[in-house]
Amino acid sequence: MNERSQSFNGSDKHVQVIARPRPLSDNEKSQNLTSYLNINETRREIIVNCKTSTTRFFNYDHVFGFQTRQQDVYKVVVAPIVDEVLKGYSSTIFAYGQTGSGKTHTMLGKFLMDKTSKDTVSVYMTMLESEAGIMPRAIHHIFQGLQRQYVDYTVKITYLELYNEELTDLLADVTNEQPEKIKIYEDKDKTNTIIGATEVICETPFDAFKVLIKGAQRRQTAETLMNASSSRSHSIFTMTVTMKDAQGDMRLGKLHLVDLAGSENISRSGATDKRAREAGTINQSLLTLGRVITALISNEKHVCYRDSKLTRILQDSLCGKTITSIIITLSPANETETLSTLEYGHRARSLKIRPEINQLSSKDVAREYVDEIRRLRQELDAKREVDGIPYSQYLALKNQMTLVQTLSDNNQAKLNNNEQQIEQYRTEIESLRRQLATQQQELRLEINERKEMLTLNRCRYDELIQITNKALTFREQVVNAMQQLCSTRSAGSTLIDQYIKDCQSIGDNLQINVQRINEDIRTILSTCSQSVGKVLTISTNIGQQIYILNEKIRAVLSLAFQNFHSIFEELNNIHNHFQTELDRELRLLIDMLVVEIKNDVDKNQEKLIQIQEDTLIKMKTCFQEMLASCDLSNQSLWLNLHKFLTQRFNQMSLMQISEKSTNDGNELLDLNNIRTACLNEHEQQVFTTQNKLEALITHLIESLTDINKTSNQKNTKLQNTTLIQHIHNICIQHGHEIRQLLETKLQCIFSQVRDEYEQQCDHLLRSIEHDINQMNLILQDMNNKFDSSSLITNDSISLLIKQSQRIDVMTKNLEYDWQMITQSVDKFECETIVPPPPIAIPKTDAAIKLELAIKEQQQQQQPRLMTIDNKENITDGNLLPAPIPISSRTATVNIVPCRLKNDTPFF
Ligand SMILES: Nc1ncnc2c1ncn2[C@@H]1O[C@H](COP(=O)(O)OP(=O)(O)OP(=O)(O)O)[C@@H](O)[C@H]1O
Repeated sequence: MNERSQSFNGSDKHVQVIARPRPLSDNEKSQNLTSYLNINETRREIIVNCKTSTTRFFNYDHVFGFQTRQQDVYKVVVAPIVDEVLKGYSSTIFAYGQTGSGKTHTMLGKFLMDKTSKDTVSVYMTMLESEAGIMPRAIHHIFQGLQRQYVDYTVKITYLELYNEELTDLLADVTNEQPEKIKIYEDKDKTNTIIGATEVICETPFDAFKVLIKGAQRRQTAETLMNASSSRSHSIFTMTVTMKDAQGDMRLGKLHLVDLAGSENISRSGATDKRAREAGTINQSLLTLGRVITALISNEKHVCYRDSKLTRILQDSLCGKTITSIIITLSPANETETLSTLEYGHRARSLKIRPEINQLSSKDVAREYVDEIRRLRQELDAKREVDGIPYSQYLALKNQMTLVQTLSDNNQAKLNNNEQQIEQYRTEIESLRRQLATQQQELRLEINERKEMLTLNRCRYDELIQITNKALTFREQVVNAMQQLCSTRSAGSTLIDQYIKDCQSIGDNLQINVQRINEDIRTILSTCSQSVGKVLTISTNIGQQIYILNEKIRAVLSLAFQNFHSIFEELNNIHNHFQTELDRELRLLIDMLVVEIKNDVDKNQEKLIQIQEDTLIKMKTCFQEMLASCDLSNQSLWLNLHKFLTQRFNQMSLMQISEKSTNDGNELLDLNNIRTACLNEHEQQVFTTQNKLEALITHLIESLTDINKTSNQKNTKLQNTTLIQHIHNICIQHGHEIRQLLETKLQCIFSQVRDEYEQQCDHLLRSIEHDINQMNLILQDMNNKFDSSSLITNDSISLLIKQSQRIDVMTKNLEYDWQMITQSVDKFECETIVPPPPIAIPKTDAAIKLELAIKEQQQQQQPRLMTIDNKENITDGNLLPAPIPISSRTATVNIVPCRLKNDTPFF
């Protein structure tokens, strides 16, 4: 291989040395060991506080802390080196340190040290974010880089173990009973080639990871006193990467990850016999490594690579063409070994390197293939030599193979025949399989059914067991109780006797109480029935009182009618009196006139006789007409009034009065209207009479004037004028008197009727209120009796509730009636027309007579005094209507109509 040299970053470099101390283990902490290392990461310095000597200071390319994470170590130390490998460099990373200092932890990591790891992919997925060491992270990194940077690549992995100067292929087939020994072959140009190592080509990182796990698990480990899983071997994990970029340039990168064995000396490790030899060998290899490093540092001409297989294998890495890094792992509690390691690392740091990129031209590739073929040939030759297989045997084997081939051909025909049979068998087997599947399906169904049945039975069985358990428990409880009862029976018999006696006395008391309560209930029921009777009596009384009220209203109206009748008679008398007076006055006037006229006639005899007769006839006629008209109009007016009142009186029914007192108001309004009409009519008649008189007098005056003209007697004229004035005054005075008299009488009648009605209503209301109060008292009494009794039977309660409901209904009815009466009274009061104040007029004879007549009427119609005796009966000496049957007065108060003698309907 012709390697074209390229300067690594353009300058010489030294071997990178990184220090990584581990924290104190639990074991060390339990021994109260303390760390004698002080780490200054910034200054990349480790200070060793030596117990025996002075404090030592060591500087390295990088110094990690005790708690540095795996990914940080990879990121800082390995990732840049792997990037260089992907560019075509070869690089080697050593882990150097005493046993138990953390070499394997740093190189492989926790997971891969765990030999029970099974699922490669899942471990791979978790390794990058957990305790995975440099190796798995480097695999991942290299494949990522290759996929990103190159169009074509191949990755080959070898994994070797050096144990007792014996190389072991960790990737070899373990089933091979005689595994091939690995040899280091040195070619002409002193290049060391390892022969016999399995080179696994990996296409994916998973393949590479599998390879890593396989190798790691095969590493031989031996236990020492210092570490429970101490490794006594060196392991060399190599990844060879051939890369081809888009331009067709090819490069070769190599990464050696070397986990060295422990660097401790034999005495401290405690190894004996075989182990001692192992330990010594280990130290010899490391010693050679150290010597090689020293020789390289001091540029010695002879470098003893060949003294150990380790240095032979790593010759390329150590001679300076490779990027080399050493991670020294430090145990914080072992001063001597750690100092040795620190010094080792410090020396190695002086080792100069001049890495070169391995770029391959097509010529180089061809050459490499030629070399490869040559190497394979040499390998074959070596095999022939080593295995010593003679060529003759080879030929014999070949003949045997030919024979086997012939036999095989002969058997082929038989095989073809058998194939048909096999096909038939196959068909049969297929149908049998189908049958089997059907039967299996049926069986499965049956099994499922059975299972369900079984489950059901199990449930029932469980239930039965539970019930049985409960029964057993109960039986035990019963037995216990029985036992307790037996034990306490004798002691409790006296108590039981006493108890029975007590019970008997309580029973007697109870019986007495029950009897007493029954009596109470009976008393309450009788009281209730009495109360109900009282309520019904009161209701009857209220009905009777309503009847009495109606009767009184009727009587008042009858009195009013009689009063009106007497007033009308009085008015008739007054009118007759007025008429008589008027007649008398007129006759006197006429007589006077006749006398005077006779005197005149005597003087003018013949001429005046005719005038006198004419005048007299005219006057007579006129007065007769006037009187007739007055009489007629008055008579017709009174007749109308009388007719109206009679009609109203006959039409008036006490039913109407009781239902609505509005009618009363209307009747009184009508009466008032008639009164006004009467007054107006009379006034009109008086006015008409006056007018007619005035016209007559005017006519007389004119006649007399004519007579005067004729007689020329001035004295007679004067007398006539005085006479006329006198007549006029009489007419005015009488008309006025009559009108005032009428007004006064009518006012008296109306006020009397109203007072009477109000008195009757008040009395009735008071009696109804009294009845309601009594009913309330009875109800209260009943409630109290109810409350005092706590043992009322259900039947009694329901009966009493019914009674109470009935009483409630009756009370509501009574309240409703009372409300209606109150409304009627209010309405009557509102609608009653208040008459004007009386006018003080000197009383005439007729007025005095009228007053006397009214007094007589009032005396005849004195209000009846009603009393209520102890049995709630009302007595007033008058005929009462038949009592209202109780059965018909349960919910509402029914009014039974009846008739008086004059057939006027009333209640
Ligand atoms: N940096 C670290 N952080 C935590 N634990 C660590 C660290 N390094 C090592 N250990 C623990 O210390 C113990 C010994 O580590 P490890 O087996 O890697 O030592 P070693 O140097 O490989 O020993 P040997 O040479 O005998 O193989 C292990 O249990 C490991 O988990």
